[in-house]
Amino acid sequence: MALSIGIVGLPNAGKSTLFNALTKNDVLAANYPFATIEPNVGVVGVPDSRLDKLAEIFGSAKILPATVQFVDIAGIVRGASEGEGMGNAFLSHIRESDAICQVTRVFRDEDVTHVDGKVDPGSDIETISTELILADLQTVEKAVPRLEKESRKDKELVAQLEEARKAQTALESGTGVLNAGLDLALLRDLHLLTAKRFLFVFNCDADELADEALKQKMRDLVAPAEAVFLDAKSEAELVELGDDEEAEAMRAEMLAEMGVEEPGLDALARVGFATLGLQTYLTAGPKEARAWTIKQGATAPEAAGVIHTDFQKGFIKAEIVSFDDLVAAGSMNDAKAAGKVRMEGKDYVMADGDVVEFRFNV
Ligand SMILES: Nc1ncnc2c1ncn2[C@@H]1O[C@H](COP(=O)(O)OP(=O)(O)OP(=O)(O)O)[C@@H](O)[C@H]1O
Repeated sequence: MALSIGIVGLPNAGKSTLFNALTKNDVLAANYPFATIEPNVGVVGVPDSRLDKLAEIFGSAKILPATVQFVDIAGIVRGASEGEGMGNAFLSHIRESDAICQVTRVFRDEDVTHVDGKVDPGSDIETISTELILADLQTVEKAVPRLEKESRKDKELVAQLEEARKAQTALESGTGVLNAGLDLALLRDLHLLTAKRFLFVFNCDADELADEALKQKMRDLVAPAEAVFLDAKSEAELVELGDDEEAEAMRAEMLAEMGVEEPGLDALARVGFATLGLQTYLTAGPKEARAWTIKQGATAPEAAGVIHTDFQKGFIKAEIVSFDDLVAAGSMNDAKAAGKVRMEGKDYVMADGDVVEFRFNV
């Protein structure tokens, strides 16, 4: 289950800078893989220090983190739905994404032009949100006549048609689909952008990152959606440093100077996971230490199914120790001796950071 996040924003908001930082981010640990599928699609390993620890305990040869796929698209301008700027056809590249990350410029550098002549995060968010609503409206306006025709023959489509009509009404009134109280399952085939969850990246300069009052204002703008604050340009520089010890020390120093505890990219991956209601569980052995992505609330057999459908079908039980207990014990055997390793059955609801071995029948 690769989580996919589409990046949107005005031109010059810092999307490509952020995307480049994300996709070159194989320095956080040489083991975190990164692959470019297409020039604008990057798969990024979610940094997870627990994996390093597991690899140490189990002598794992490889570390395989959970992954997030980021899709970068061109900037959207006001009027894109009517063909302004580069239009909005390229929004189709993010129709399949699980979530949308809106990058908003807060940094004030006068050398970087702003399409509207001034830096105003609230107004920029409004512009992008409006264009996404208009893009969805175009999709729905095409779908409704098609569904009207098809539902005459196929009665199962009647419910979809009704819901598409309701979505049209909501979009016409300027409301995104996610919060319009609609049955999203019936609208799934339309891949509407405003049916997705949103998170917001505020691209700040160093002073702004330290300005708690400003950050609170930005949070209030987008609540209940999550806000991540980072300086895309500095993040890109951090990533360029390399991954030797000296670079590591320099990175720590730069982060301290920026007054932040974790690199913004880590925060983005973490918040992206949370926004989608995802969590990870862990497996480890001599071959690899690995993080697997599951929905919060997933049961043990569902978690097993992420590794292989056979694991789910033939699920017997799961041997589970929580990461913290395992680390405290120092080894699997010591954790067992301390009574920290549990046998869980098919109703067990997974917790984040469970270290698991599944027993199954094939
Ligand atoms: N936090 C920041 N502080 C200062 N300058 C920044 C910051 N983030 C990005 N920039 C600069 O802003 C400019 C625009 O950034 P970038 O090209 O990433 O924007 P974009 O959103 O991808 O634009 P487009 O949609 O036109 O491709 C670049 O020169 C970049 O170095």
